[in-house]
Amino acid sequence: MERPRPRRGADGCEEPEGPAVTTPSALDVLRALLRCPSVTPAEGGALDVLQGWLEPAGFAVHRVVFSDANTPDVDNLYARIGTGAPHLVFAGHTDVVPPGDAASWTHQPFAGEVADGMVWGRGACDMKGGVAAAVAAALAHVAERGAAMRGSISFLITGDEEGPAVNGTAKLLDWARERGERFDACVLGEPTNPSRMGEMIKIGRRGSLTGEISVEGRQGHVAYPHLADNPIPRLMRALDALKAEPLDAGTAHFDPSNLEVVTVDTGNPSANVIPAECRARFNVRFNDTWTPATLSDEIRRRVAAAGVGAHRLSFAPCNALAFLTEPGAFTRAVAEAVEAETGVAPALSTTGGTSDARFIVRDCPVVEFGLVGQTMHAVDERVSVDDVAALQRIYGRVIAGFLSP
Ligand SMILES: N[C@@H](CCC[C@H](NC(=O)CCC(=O)O)C(=O)O)C(=O)O
Ligand SMILES: [Zn+2]
Ligand SMILES: [Zn+2]
Repeated sequence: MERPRPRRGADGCEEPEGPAVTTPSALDVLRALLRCPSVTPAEGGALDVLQGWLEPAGFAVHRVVFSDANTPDVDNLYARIGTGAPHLVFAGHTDVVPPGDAASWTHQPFAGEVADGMVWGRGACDMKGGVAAAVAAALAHVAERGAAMRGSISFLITGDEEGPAVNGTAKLLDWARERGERFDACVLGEPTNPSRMGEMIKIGRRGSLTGEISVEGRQGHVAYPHLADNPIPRLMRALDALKAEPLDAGTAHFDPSNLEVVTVDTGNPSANVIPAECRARFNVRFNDTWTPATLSDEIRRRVAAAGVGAHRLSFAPCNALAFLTEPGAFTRAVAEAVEAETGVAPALSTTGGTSDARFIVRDCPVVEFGLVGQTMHAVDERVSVDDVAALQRIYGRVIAGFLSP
């Protein structure tokens, strides 16, 4: 369902029709975004802010709300300027994780304050900063080229990345495809740099599979263990078997796959009762030597070989497969833009968590590059004001290079 929105200024307030807005800096856009409390799945005014900048500059802006069973409705934004190729799309999310205890923050999490050379607020690095830099770079490019602009620039912005990722980028891409939109390359501005700008570009991500194993025993009195059957040692054997051998040795672009046990639980409140059941949950971050099906088969095989007796093994639906954008002209172009601005040749990496790039890669090559992610999801999330400006310049170079003849 698409719904029209009023014209809004950078602060999200309704604006009268008037002369074209001036080109904002990435910092202007970022501060306006940070003032929007867009904790997933709330839009919080963040997409209105983007619309308020993009529409007056000539972008055709669409707001699309997606729904699904058992998940909240989510507002998404698609904006495009130009009708021809090449078509460069910037993707990202304006939703953020909750701030936690606001009283623990040095500056309020939704105030967008600038202090000590940093801009502070929830989402500053993950990833309102990346979105703001892309919007500012695109607006500057459009203003500079005017009618002579070649190709198209688009924005695919969701409010459902930190949440279940059901009513966000994946559906927005389906919607765009149905409208005949075709993308040639995508830049996603997640915070990819571990400690300083220029260190790392992401050209892929590992997949993520979550499973649960439950081993059955027989409940009884701890003082009469011969009358019971404790499932805990058998579950431990199963978990040992899962970790005993590496899943693989990694590949040219991926680290070895890794399984981590994240919970072990009996739900037993008593110290003198042997529990009837013991459960564990695990998550595997897997490389492109596996699919969810081959990986779950291997896990079943390992558990069966451990001889743990009666058990149940199940896997959550998996929408995060490993993917890779092969290094080539586009990854090189982004790396060169990064190096030109930062003086650092970025590593091409597939480390870290999952991202929405996994959906976009079905349509076009995707490269992720954004700010320094050291404080993402943390109290006092912040980014350097200089880094935000540098990111705008890097994106400006990418746009100019990609859209030039
Ligand atoms: N929408 C996700 C939610 C979990 C995604 C999460 N990704 C990150 O933390 C990214 C961090 C990074 O950039 O490395 C994860 O990997 O669990 C979902 O669909 O589940
Ligand atoms: Zn993010
Ligand atoms: Zn995040």
